[in-house]
Amino acid sequence: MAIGILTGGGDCPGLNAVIRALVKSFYQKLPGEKVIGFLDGFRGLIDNKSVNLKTQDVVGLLPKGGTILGTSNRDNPFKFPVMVNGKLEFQDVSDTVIANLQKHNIEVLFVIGGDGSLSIAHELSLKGVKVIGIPKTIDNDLEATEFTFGFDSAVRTATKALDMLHTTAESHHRIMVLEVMGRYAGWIALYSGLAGGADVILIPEIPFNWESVCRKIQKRKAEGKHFSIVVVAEGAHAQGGERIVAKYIKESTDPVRLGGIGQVVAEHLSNCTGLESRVTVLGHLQRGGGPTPFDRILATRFGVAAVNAWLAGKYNVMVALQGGKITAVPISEGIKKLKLVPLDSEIIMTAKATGISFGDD
Ligand SMILES: Nc1ncnc2c1ncn2[C@@H]1O[C@H](COP(=O)(O)OP(=O)(O)O)[C@@H](O)[C@H]1O
Ligand SMILES: O=P(O)(O)OC[C@H]1O[C@](O)(COP(=O)(O)O)[C@@H](O)[C@@H]1O
Ligand SMILES: [Mg+2]
Repeated sequence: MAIGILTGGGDCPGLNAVIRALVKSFYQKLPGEKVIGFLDGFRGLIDNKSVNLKTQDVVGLLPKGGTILGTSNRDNPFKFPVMVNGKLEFQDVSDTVIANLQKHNIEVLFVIGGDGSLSIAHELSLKGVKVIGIPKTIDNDLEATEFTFGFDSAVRTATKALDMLHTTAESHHRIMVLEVMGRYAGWIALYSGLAGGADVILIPEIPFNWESVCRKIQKRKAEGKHFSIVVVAEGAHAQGGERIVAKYIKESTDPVRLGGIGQVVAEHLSNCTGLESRVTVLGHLQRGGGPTPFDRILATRFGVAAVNAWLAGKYNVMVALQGGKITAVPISEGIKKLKLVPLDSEIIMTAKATGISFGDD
């Protein structure tokens, strides 16, 4: 008997901490059995590329960023891209995945991933594969869990960037725009904006009004504050406007990559206020580096809880943080829709009460 693990989707700090917790707690309970790590997300299950994971392989992993197993955000076994006669086609290769799981006598597959990877895990479960999900993503946009690991680390990095932009903004009397990740959900922009003392936060959930944003910066100028800090999520857009697409990755079933809204906001604000502006795109720095203590602990709790859920006979569940406690919910709960920032949430109200503009008044 063996268990399988894979990491799927965009990487984030804390993936290695989950792998470590899973491997350590598994061997404590079942020292004679095996853990197989599949490489590069679902790609490793399609190509049957894997490694044996022993306790000594997870030494030193707690603070290490990325994933030792590798990951992929384009290899979906239900829509796998293949070139046929020079044309791109998407094929269902899920039976190959199931055959490869059987070759390794995999009793249960632990999928550490976001909405995309967990949707694939759910589809596999409908074909009889026993799966357990562990929710990751810097975007914090998975339902049924208060936080995903990786989010706190991304917020740390974005907050640090805002602290650093503040000093140069103040010196040069400039508007500094920081573009952060978040395609549909503005959690990173909201949390880092609040922690980093932003004046304006633009998120996908609240389409903004150009005049409202300009008014906010002009008001600051009139008060003698000749610099401003704006955080904009990559998926933010003006009222009646579109999200700005940086590129399409045609082999992916989730092909859109966003980027560019920061530049547009910086130019517009410069024109309407007469202040100089500069833009910083934080990009993949947000996914890099080691996890924060919060993420190390959450990742460890998730890893141990995932093994315990399986030992308790649960399948097709995702471990989750609810009310500060770790629990297990059906995977379908986690993927039924994206967890967006609720417009009436206490955190939005708190931000507004301290004068932060969302460009909606
Ligand atoms: N709703 C979906 N259903 C099935 N597969 C999806 C879905 N969204 C994305 N995918 C695929 O799942 C894989 C991982 O998705 P991605 O969004 O990149 O990572 P994550 O697991 O972090 O959400 C990619 O191959 C992507 O094409
Ligand atoms: O690494 P890529 O392919 O540029 O993807 C960028 C996207 O991945 C993310 O960092 C994380 O998304 P997932 O958690 O869904 O993998 C998004 O915030 C961002 O839009
Ligand atoms: Mg996703």
